[in-house]
Amino acid sequence: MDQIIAKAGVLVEAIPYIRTFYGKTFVIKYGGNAMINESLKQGVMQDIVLMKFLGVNPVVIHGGGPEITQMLNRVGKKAQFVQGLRVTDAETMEIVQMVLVGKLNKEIVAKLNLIGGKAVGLSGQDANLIRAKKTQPTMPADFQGEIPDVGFVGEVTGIDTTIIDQLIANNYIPVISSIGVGEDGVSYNINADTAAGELAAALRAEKLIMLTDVEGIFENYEDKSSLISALQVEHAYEMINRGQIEGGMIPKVQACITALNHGVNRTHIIDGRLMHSMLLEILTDQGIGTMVVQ
Ligand SMILES: Nc1ncnc2c1ncn2[C@@H]1O[C@H](COP(=O)(O)OP(=O)(O)O)[C@@H](O)[C@H]1O
Ligand SMILES: CC(=O)N[C@@H](CCC(=O)OP(=O)(O)O)C(=O)O
Repeated sequence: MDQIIAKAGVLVEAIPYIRTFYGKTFVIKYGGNAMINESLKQGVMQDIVLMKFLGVNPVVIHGGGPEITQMLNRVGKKAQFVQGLRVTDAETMEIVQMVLVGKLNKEIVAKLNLIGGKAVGLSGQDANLIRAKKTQPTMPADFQGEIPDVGFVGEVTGIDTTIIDQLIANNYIPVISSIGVGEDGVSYNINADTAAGELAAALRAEKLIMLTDVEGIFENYEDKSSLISALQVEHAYEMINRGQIEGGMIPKVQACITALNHGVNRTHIIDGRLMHSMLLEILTDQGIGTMVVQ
């Protein structure tokens, strides 16, 4: 009996959160390293659909870096990165589209729909949702020589939220691949964290949630007791400059900063390997992972 009452207690604890978030938009970045197994994927999908049924408007933007690399290996191409950006020649761009738009986007949409969501898959090209131009990697201050050409890698120049607004208004869950379209109609490969930050900013979302493969941001990555629960933007910059935040975590933190600068209320980096981490973050008093704050 006590156990059943405890279950009801969990629901009651959620009331103030549901009331606060009702009708608000959450941008959820679902990354390749958090897509590690079927039961976890299923957990993430359940969280998203439950959120929708509770009145939140989830907008999903996904990556899939590890799957792109696997597919490149299968066709005998070696993945190459410069400052975290995948060097993307024309053939790689085709594979990026095949994996992100053709495979992963459809998989996520199918899983959401199977459990009762009304998900619609889009790439940044659809309805000119994500406009982009060719970008260059940002090299370290002490770098000398010519900046390497990373090919069809794009930076976001604008986001047209019309299609997303319409889908939300009609109760759909938009699921977006991080591909952008240039003025010339050319497709660009955009880092999914960067695209998520820009999307949350353009939608003036209530929250940006980045699911990843660590508990959050550690003050010292080697010391697993040094998890930071609230990270100030200023301290985040210091940590990046000192090399305490590095690699794939840099674009995540930058995405949070972009979102915060454009009025997004809360940005979170949480562990996608933890079952129902999103629900724990949103609907309980505990809060998990790292919240990046102004
Ligand atoms: N200070 C830090 N705290 C936590 N993770 C960090 C930190 N600095 C770098 N990282 C790295 O960032 C990684 C997450 O980025 P990434 O692998 O690109 O994730 P995803 O595929 O989910 O987008 C972590 O696995 C970790 O290796
Ligand atoms: C330019 C660039 O690097 N694009 C990324 C896009 C996918 C991505 O960001 O996936 P994750 O979120 O799983 O890392 C790539 O090609 O891997």
